[in-house]
Amino acid sequence: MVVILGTGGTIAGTAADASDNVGYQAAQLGVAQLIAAIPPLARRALEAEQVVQLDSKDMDFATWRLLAERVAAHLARPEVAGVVITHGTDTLEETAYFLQRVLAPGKPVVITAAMRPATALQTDGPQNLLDAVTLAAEGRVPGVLVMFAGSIHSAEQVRKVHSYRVDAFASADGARLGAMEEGGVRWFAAGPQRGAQPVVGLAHLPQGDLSWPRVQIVLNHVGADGSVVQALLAQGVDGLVVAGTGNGSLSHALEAALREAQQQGVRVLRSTRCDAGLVTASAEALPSAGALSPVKARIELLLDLLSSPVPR
Ligand SMILES: NC(=O)CC[C@H](N)C(=O)O
Repeated sequence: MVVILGTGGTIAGTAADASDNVGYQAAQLGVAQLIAAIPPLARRALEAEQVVQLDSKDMDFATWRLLAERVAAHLARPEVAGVVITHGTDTLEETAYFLQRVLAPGKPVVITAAMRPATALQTDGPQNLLDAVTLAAEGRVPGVLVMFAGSIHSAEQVRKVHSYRVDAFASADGARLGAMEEGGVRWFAAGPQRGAQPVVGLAHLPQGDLSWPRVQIVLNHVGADGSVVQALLAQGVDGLVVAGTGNGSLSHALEAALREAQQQGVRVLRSTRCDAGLVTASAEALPSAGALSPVKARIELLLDLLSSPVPR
């Protein structure tokens, strides 16, 4: 059996006019309504639960914790082959990476979404949801996977790469794990999922939004002078991810400000604003986030701070 957890997003969105692909309200239809609109799902063994109903731009820590708890509870049931989550596309890659690092699930947890509302002439949600259920039921590759527009991505590599196109997701460096073709899964590689053990167990996730570590992202760019870092230090911050240029390079002023933050006990991680590629680690430079995107490096830093907090 597959359990579908609804969280909202465009896949549950509706517009007044079928030709309107952008002027819609996200998170309007319940997960049971999404399932009812897909006739082939009537033949599948399914259970559905509405966890929240939101636009994923507003995803927050408390919802992440609740979602992780619901996923874990369903995965622990022997009759459940896998879990599907319907989500908004905007922060889908963050939720995917968070769940992978917190649960490191031994069964598939497949996240899917849509770029067009349920009312659109060419809505993509129903096919994506059907494919996600098929992938979760197959159960061959465990871990958090993203099923979108016929492609299967790992939580670690997936990124939203287009703001409008229906085929809006890609794996960094082009390495998608597989494809769904007419209900058949074709695996290209059983891609490595980061860590078989969760970095931080569910019980260690803070209850309220405010007790999570404060981790912010700053950017290197022409004229980056470090004033954003100074402002964050003045306000209070536990961790900083910098999205550097190229191979994680930083202007003199930004690097100096980040080293000052480090001196003050703020944990710093250096990623790249490039769409793909590794930040080379070196003894002299600030710590590298490897090939993680800035938003995923932020999750890594959040979880690192939860597992070994800096005294405030
Ligand atoms: N295509 C989408 O899902 C984006 C809609 C919305 N902003 C969300 O992320 O929930």
